[in-house]
Amino acid sequence: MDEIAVIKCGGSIIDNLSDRFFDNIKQLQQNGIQPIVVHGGGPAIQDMLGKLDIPFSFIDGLRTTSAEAMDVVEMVLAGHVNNAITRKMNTAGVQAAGFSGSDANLMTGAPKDLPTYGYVGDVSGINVPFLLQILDQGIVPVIAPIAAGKNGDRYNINADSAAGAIAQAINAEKLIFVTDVPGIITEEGLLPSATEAEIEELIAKRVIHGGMIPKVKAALACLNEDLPTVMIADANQAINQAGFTGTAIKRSEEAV
Ligand SMILES: Nc1ncnc2c1ncn2[C@@H]1O[C@H](COP(=O)(O)OP(=O)(O)O)[C@@H](O)[C@H]1O
Ligand SMILES: CC(=O)N[C@@H](CCC(=O)OP(=O)(O)O)C(=O)O
Repeated sequence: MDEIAVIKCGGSIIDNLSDRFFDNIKQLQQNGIQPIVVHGGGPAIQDMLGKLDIPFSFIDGLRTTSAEAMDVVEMVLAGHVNNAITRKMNTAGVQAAGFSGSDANLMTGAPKDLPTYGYVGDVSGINVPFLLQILDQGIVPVIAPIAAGKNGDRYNINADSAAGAIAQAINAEKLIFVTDVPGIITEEGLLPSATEAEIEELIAKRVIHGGMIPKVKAALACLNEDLPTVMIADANQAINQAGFTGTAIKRSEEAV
């Protein structure tokens, strides 16, 4: 079976994706790797909530999501952003199909802590057979991070966590968070790799802050024997045979 690469495309870069991003997807396919794209859309959600005057706050990098805000999150992610990326991929010559994570119970979830976060969810399951059927047809699934809950509820899932859960469930060989920076940057420049201990220290020193925190936490949470490294990388770089360049997150120095 072909290798699978989950690529999480951050909301920070969605409006500025260059031809390189789409060429990279094609390059992976030519290298015998089946891509799955999971996207964010934080800035677009922010804009729309602002326009509609719907309040929210962030707790530990997660957007508190009232029932009213959840309607907007779903509309923006599964409607606007998902359609836009999927269309751009097809225009660029990559056969892609967009899904809300709640379609076909592709991603199921449960509330993280309803009184504190509202409709923010944790992923509880992934419909792997459905995803494999899409991949078997040579189609790139493009997934919005909305999870189906019980009784028709739906949950807002942080896109980094959604990508990690999908990569783990489908036993992906690669997980790459592509974003608007080339990786984790410190005073010394771009870190080629970072272990859990190094990341904890950088968070404590506030070198890693803001949106980078949920990203590194999601990366650490999904590392295992089958997925020993997760990359954080610039979405618009030109990849080569070795794949994406950026910061490789590992549990420890020994991991490859
Ligand atoms: N040490 C760091 N190195 C690089 N970027 C960092 C760091 N700490 C915080 N950031 C911020 O994290 C941002 C990426 O996170 P975020 O905006 O949530 O991206 P995305 O929408 O792609 O998930 C960067 O644009 C940068 O402002
Ligand atoms: C619970 C939570 O915070 N969900 C995120 C979902 C989108 C996302 O994660 O987008 P980025 O990748 O652009 O950050 C949100 O509401 O912004």
